[in-house]
Amino acid sequence: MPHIEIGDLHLNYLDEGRATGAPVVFAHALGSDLRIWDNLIPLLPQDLRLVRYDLRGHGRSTTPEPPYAMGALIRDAERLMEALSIREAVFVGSSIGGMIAQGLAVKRLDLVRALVLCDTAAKIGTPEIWQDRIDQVRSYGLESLADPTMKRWFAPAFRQGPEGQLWRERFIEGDPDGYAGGAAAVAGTDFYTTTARLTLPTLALVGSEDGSTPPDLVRETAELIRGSRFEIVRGAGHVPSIDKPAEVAALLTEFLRSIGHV
Ligand SMILES: O=C(O)CC1=CCC(=O)O1
Repeated sequence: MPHIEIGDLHLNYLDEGRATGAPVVFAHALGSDLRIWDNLIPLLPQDLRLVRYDLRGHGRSTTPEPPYAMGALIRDAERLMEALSIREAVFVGSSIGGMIAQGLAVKRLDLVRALVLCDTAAKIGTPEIWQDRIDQVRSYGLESLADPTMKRWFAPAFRQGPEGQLWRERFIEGDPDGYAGGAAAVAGTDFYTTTARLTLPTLALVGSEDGSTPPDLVRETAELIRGSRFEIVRGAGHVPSIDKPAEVAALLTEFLRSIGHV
């Protein structure tokens, strides 16, 4: 698997589609990895350059000692894009990935020409909620968080089916330190003021059944950004790229066309 080195950190990524195409960069949700985009990527125009990566502490990237600051996650995205000579990308972020997207756009508008914010917000949960999850993962491991997490991620029928079960297994196989590190980053992030300064084309989308960042929360963040559009993906949970990829592909492709990226 291709990777870049940032100091001691080994950041795993996939660079697909057309190498000379307009770039789209994807950042996944906490407790998952770059495979959340597996169902979506084949449905997108293949003349795009489609780059996805594993956040630090997730997938095949290495796990620095937790906790992580949101600033470090944003720097990882910056370093990856610089290493791959990517500028003016559409940055697609899911949940914590969408927080990275917001922070990156504030810091490096040269790297980001548009945002796609999937099931994310300027602030997610409270520091107390995240500290409880960090304590729980430290004491009892990721398995203890698996069932409540899958309830937030997926509607019942999908959760009980084979793909829902697969994602439960993948969640448990994750790195507890990576989860705790990322949870600390979410706990410490409140982007209301900085995100409200953004003016760039933005598509915000959310699953109607999202139990982590419900539609009203995502709408509130979308409304902070001048130039944003808000869409609800009916029947999807917290990660619509997994359970409703065709609907997400249609929205994303139409958005990319509307801004002349394809
Ligand atoms: O586990 C959750 O509640 C979902 C979530 C919040 C931040 C993130 O990336 O995933």
